[in-house]
Amino acid sequence: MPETASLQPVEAGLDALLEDVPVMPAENLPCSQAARRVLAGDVMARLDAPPFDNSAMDGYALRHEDAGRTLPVSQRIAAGARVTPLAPNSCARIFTGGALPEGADCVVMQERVEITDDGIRFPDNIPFHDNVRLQGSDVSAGRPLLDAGTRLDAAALGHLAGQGITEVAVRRRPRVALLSTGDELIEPGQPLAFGQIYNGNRPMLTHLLETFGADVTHLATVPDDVEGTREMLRNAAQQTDVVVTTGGVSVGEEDHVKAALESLGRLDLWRLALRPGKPLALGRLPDGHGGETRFVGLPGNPVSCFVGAWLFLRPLMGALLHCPELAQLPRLSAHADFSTRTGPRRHYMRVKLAFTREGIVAHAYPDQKSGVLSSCVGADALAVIEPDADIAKGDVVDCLWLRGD
Ligand SMILES: Nc1nc2c(c(=O)[nH]1)N[C@H]1C(S)=C(S)[C@@H](COP(=O)(O)OP(=O)(O)OC[C@H]3O[C@@H](n4cnc5c(N)ncnc54)[C@H](O)[C@@H]3O)O[C@H]1N2
Ligand code: MOO
Repeated sequence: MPETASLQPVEAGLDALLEDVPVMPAENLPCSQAARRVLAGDVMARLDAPPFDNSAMDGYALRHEDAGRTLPVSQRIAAGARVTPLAPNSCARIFTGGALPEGADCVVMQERVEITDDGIRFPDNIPFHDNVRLQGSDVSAGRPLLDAGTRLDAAALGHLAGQGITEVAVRRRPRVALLSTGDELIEPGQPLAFGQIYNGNRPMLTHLLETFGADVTHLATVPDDVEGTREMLRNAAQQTDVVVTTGGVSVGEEDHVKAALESLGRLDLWRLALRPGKPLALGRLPDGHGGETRFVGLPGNPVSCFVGAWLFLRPLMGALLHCPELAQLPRLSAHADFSTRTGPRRHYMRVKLAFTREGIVAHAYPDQKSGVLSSCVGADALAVIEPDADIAKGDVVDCLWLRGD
């Protein structure tokens, strides 16, 4: 059988993985703990923002018809101060954020006036509402403030606080088990014997999963035998929403993950037309309560794990959290600073991007093999090179942006 026979397209893998994914239940959280969490429902504005007409500048409030006149100052309005209606034929000293007094309709910044013995001399032609921030011009009470599915970034948290909101309903973070396979693995901190390697995939994937919104609750190293692997998969699937394994999905006698998955649950797809990550396995495990836990078996090579996480774990978290921003990686076009030929698999090359006057240039790390993690360090994007393509330097390539978080 040719090496590439029965390789499935990446899209088929994603379809199988995301089919009927349940959405996480909602939980209420104080806003102070809700950074990066995904809103479970729309949030409506309770207040107008700004809540009252106020000044955008330090200066003087007046009626715009009084442009060109010299007026006495009848009151002083600092931010937070009470105000009285503006007396006729006068102006008010006002500071940024101060409430516009009734009767005034514009503000002139202090640099544009002249202070004379008779009062403040104003320039000619002051536009109506000049330097006034009108009530409700940012947000109107009763209108949508933030949509369900929004990931709470800094501005969204500021928007909530601006409304006096202290608690929000967000999606519970999916619980993920991250199981490493491989008798050669040991944890950093232990002495390294010949033939052993440190488990680098665990912290890398833990960080990526947390960035994608997951709660990595189970970490374990699985023994290289079918029975031990079965036991660990069974237990993990009963306590989490997603089980991720690394290694053990290729064709060697020591690769037990697929067999264990098939005997416990269901293998949806195995062997994809992608490089790196060909032996990636997708499936489902019984959750012990009549439902299913999603299973993603990443190949052990570190770059296959890195790329597999961006291509499969991130959209999976997007579906579980019902978050469009997570579900799809942003795409951009760049000029390749490299040449390459692909075979029957789509190649996801790790690139650094340079934003130049002439456009975006993708620089590829010279060694793109799946064991070379240096190719991922500092990568801004994955350049997507279709199968059987011949890319010359300068050609435009499609890239998936990895820096959105
Ligand atoms: N005869 C064939 N051999 C292989 C094929 C094939 O088609 N025919 N596919 C190759 C491809 S492509 C990949 S990718 C790898 C994937 O193999 P496994 O998923 O079974 O992974 P392992 O063999 O367990 O490990 C591969 C590699 O990665 C290292 N590794 C594993 N876990 C970690 C970890 N947590 N941290 C750091 N490094 C890790 C492991 O030591 C191996 O060097 O199979 C090819 N073989
Ligand atoms: O498909 Mo593998 O990740 O190239 O070594």
